[in-house]
Amino acid sequence: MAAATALPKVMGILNVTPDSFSDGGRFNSVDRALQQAEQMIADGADYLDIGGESTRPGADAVSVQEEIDRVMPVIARLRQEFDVALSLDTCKTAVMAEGLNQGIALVNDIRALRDEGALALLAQHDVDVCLMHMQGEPRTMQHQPRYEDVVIEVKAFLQQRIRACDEAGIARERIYLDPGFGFGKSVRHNYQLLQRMQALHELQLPLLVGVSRKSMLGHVTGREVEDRLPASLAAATIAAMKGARIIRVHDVRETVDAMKVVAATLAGDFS
Ligand SMILES: Nc1nc2[nH]c(S[C@@H](C(=O)O)c3ccccc3)nc2c(=O)[nH]1
Repeated sequence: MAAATALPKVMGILNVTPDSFSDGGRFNSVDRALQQAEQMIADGADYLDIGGESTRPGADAVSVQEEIDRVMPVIARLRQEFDVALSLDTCKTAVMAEGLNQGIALVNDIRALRDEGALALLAQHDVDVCLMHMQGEPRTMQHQPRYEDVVIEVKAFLQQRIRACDEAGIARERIYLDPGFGFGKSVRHNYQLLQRMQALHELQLPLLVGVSRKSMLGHVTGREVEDRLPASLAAATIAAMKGARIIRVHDVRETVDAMKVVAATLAGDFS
């Protein structure tokens, strides 16, 4: 697989959950979400990732209707007012169906299309999909994460989900893979995944990575979530140098600059 020399894409996180862990829920109104969206687009976001259910470890589940009520008004306004590609961060088939009707470009599913009917639904559309690894469920995934070899097991899970997509008739060209930093992993597991991320290239599909402001960064820097920009940029740069194609972040402007340095380095030149 050719080494990535193109500019890694930046996906801006637009949390519309009341308890989103780093925005403190200040964007739980449509207008404020639109303000943040406008800023991220101006800052160079290639995607906006809209999520209506906080996946914070220990978070309570949110009903289908509640999730739809949170995200669809934002998606509708974004589609009316902007031209940016929209990603829907959900693991519920019914929420995906609503989002697909609204013209999202990518389904970002932290459960890798394991919900009943999700594979069949995606087979009826041609949007892209991100398959992410998670061990266990958000409520309990951080209690006791255990692996023989986290990289081998994450790769095996993603391979199994790719096969499920093949069988459902979802073309490989539509698929992104994501190791799922922070989803059923200890700090050590997360850094082993970042260190050996290039092993996932054996699956020959582009990687999407989300490390922005996560606790794995807090553990090594001692910084609180709102003070993890330098660490987030370091992790994004490492992932992009290791071939990640899309980086999911809170801080779009700063990450876009870091990705330009990565692209120039991987190409040994700049445009
Ligand atoms: N594809 C993809 N989607 C994602 N959605 C999220 S939720 C995340 C957060 O940023 O809030 C989070 C994860 C774990 C703990 C707290 C917060 N993380 C990802 C990711 O790593 N990859």
